[in-house]
Amino acid sequence: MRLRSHAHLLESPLKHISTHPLLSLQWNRHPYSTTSESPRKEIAVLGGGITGLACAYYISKERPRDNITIYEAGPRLGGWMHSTHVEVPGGRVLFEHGPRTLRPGLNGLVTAHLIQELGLIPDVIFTPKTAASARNRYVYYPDHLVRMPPYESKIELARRLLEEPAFRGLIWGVFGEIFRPKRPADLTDESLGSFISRRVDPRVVNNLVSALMHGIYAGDVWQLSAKSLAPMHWYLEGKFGSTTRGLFDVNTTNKASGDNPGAPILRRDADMIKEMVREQLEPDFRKALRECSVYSFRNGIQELVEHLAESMRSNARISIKLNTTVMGLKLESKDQGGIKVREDSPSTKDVVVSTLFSKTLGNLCISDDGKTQLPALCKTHAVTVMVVNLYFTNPKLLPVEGFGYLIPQSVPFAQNPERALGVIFDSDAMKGQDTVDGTKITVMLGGHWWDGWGEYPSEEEGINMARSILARHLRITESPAVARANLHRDCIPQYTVGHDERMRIAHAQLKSAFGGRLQVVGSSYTGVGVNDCIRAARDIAKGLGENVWLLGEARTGLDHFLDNHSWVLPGGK
Ligand SMILES: C=Cc1c2[nH]c(c1C)Cc1[nH]c(c(CCC(=O)O)c1C)Cc1[nH]c(c(C)c1CCC(=O)O)Cc1[nH]c(c(C)c1C=C)C2
Repeated sequence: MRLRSHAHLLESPLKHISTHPLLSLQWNRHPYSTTSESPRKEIAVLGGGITGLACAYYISKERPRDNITIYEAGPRLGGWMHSTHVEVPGGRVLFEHGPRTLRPGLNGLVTAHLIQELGLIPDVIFTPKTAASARNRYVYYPDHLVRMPPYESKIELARRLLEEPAFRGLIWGVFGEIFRPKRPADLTDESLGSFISRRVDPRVVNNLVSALMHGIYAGDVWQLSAKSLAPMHWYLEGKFGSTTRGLFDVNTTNKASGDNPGAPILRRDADMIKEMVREQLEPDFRKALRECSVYSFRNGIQELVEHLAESMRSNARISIKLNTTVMGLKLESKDQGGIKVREDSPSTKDVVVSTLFSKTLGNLCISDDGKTQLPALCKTHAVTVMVVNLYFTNPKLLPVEGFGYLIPQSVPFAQNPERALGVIFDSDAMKGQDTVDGTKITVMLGGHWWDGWGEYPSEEEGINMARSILARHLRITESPAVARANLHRDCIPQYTVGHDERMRIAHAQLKSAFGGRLQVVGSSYTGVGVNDCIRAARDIAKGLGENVWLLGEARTGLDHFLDNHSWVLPGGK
């Protein structure tokens, strides 16, 4: 890694401002306004994961004249997006140690454009919607695999809904939703578990929704926030008294005004879509995205990180500091000056964009009395996940072809004493990354089950736990040719009940303590997926490009939590 000298960063940016010829004209109005002649800004991005890299990429596009420094505490970029090639008998296979696939969709639009801009399209591999792994998704309940809808026929649907214990409560729960009473007016948030229990049935929560929450948040459905995780359903209940009635009303109104049917979306999402459609995707790529369930890259998801990093290294205005821990952040003065970044060689920046876990950031911002200036950010909890990758030479080990299965919270302890969250059939889910046949499986352990644990299983223990899960659930008793376990501490922030309100408070605290000099983005705030993080990075860069880092109208990255979610119909009304 080439590291450039950062001696120039130690100078205060005020030094340049004070010698600037336009100073007398501009200073009183917009101390940080940017014209083509204004001094270069110094921008720090904390964290070299996908959000940090995407932030630096988009900020450099918005503000090509400014200097950007990325601070990464570890020795490599990419955070927990990490793919490795492993030698196995007869060839090599790819192990994904974190997220493994990308999904087309709303925030996925931004990722797709990024991939195109980075010239990465030739490396993309797609899993079509018609593939077995896209159609066959399972839940393990209570002691066997249950395939999730859609099914091939209505008869099969009826049979499974009636016979499988996993679906108990679903039919009458869904039909009855329309008749359930509206939530009390003073209820400002509740757990997703409680929301769906109220509106549908608690069995649906325990047997199905909890499994889904394991697959996305590795989290506890009884703690995650309904308002944050199911904002549209929350909104529809509030406005129409029932989600079903709300969707029906919205669609009738839409049809009457000649618009396509569909669900309401957030105004900021509608604006983003309008913006993105102006920037065209290559037609073949767009078509492949439309027809795929998920996609990745020939050499794994890490390719995205590597290409982003490459584009940073070729940009003389961007420096990357690896193995550099930021130990503190301090505003130099309320109305002028910058924000001091304390590390081995401290420097002053005009703006710091933090992509760190919010609690880590809160602990960096300590006032003179020794307390954090951002207490709301310190309240976020994150779960720890162990990812166990296994490769077996036998290509015919799996009892079914599919994506894999998720394990709901209601599975009896005897069936899941290891507290696994789910199992992914990698060799089915993403083809074209290995040079040899075999069966590749990932077992995910821990998440909320490990909350409060002071110690976690060792790698060896994790591998043994994964093997006993596979033996019990799938009757796989063969020894893997290769097994790896990686523990990801605090890797998935949990949007627990009250997240929305905490983010509003955090916005006020950031604004008051840093006046817009410190902005936040990443998985602690607006979505834990790769697509969410890339989209949020683009949003924050657009904010900086719009020249709003003026002290009077300081942005924080959490500004949209204030607008209390304005919704629009698919037609844009
Ligand atoms: C590696 C652990 C992760 C778990 N959840 C996430 C990660 C990175 C984040 C996540 N996973 C999914 C979504 C939904 C939206 C999306 O981007 O697809 C999010 C935000 C869905 C998902 N869950 C699993 C997979 C393979 C996918 C597709 C996306 C991806 O490749 O990450 C499986 C899975 N993830 C977790 C568990 C416990 C699990 C179990 C089988 C936790």
